[in-house]
Amino acid sequence: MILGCIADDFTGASDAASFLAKGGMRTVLCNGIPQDSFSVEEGTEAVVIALKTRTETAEKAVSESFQASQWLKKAGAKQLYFKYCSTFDSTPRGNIGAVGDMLLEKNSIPYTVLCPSLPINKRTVRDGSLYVDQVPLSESHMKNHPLTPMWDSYLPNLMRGQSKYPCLVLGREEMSAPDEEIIAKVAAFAKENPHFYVVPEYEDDRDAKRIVSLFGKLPLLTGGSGLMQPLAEEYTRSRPNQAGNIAPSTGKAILVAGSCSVATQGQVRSFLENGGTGIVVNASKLLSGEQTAESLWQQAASFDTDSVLFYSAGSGGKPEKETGDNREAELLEQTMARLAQKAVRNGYTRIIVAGGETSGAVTKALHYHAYQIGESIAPGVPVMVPLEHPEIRLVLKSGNFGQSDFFLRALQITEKGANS
Ligand SMILES: Nc1ncnc2c1ncn2[C@@H]1O[C@H](COP(=O)(O)OP(=O)(O)O)[C@@H](O)[C@H]1O
Ligand SMILES: O=C(O)[C@@H](O)C(=O)COP(=O)(O)O
Repeated sequence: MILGCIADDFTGASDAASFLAKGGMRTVLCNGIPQDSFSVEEGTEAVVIALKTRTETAEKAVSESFQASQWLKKAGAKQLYFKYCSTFDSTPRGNIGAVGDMLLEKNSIPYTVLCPSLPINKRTVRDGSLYVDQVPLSESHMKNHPLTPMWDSYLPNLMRGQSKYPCLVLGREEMSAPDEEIIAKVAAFAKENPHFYVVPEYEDDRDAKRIVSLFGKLPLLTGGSGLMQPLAEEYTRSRPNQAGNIAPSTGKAILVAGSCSVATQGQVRSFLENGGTGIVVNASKLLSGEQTAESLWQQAASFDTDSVLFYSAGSGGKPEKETGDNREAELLEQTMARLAQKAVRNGYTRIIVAGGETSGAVTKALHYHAYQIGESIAPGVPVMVPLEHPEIRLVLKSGNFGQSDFFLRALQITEKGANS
């Protein structure tokens, strides 16, 4: 294995894995830190470990990320990548800074980069500040995030309370200098600081290539998934693409949307408008017992169709509430997870999920441990095959990712392959 990646949530991990596979690396995604009995199949070049540490306490995130890094190194990883969200989801107390510091210290690495950008999904870094579709992070939808509302857009400010170490911002002008000048600047900073983070300008794919050529050999990189493909391409340049091809599956499909994100709302609407079969899962009806996973499943069984979408009342149009009551959110997650379980037990082979937390609940319920990564349906959203269940195709979409016809594409690609 060449690259070991620690991701702080599940959709983030599948996002990272999709770009590594796109860059030609044979990639496996593991659901949590693998058991000692799990051995990495020969030929695997990258392993991504999906943790659920984004909103844990900093102590827990640090401890789990440390164990994951130890596992990856023991399994042969020569380079580590800490993957967090392209919107830098964290709180003033962590966990990005806390985990980054630990990885630098424990591995005696002086510095790494901080690169949340994912230009293809409109997340960019200019002069040390993070933008979402050209809007500063703290003025974007992330300012109201229920768990990690983003209070600033300037990365050194965001890191201040979370990390013990300073940031060195390399803006457009600095990054346009010759390599030797940039390296000298970083070396001078290193003289003053035992550990630090370099924050390079990163607005497009050309910037990504430049960052990889300057910093791609560091033993630790951190960021969103933007750097993954050019990094993988560095490794795979001189040999054929090793990312495995995934055979299509003709089995029935269940689609589950527990996300209230704007992109998911549009995707649900588009699916229904184009004749897809949808069933609304209503949080208050679940609470009152008027709806249950069983009653919803029976409702689906009454339709003569090969694919059915279950969507929360919040994802088919305007969200009932911006964030939702915790009990309602949890009940919705559990119901969606049970529906996915029922589908698999009834012979469905394609499971398509929208929403990070919802994906976490579904994968937990399905008990799959590791996945082979295939082609992408949208940037950052691959088709995955559980190693223990090669007949299953699983797709997990981060709430705000994907085109408006995402669900139709996901059905088409899982059934007929990427070139259909
Ligand atoms: N109508 C609703 N009322 C309350 N909670 C909801 C509603 N719709 C969805 N939720 C919950 O909101 C959360 C959405 O989070 P997630 O699945 O991570 O999506 P995203 O990736 O868009 O943030 C889930 O916990 C889900 O159960
Ligand atoms: O980097 C990203 O934007 C994604 O990979 C990611 O982390 C998404 O998280 P959720 O919004 O919780 O799905």
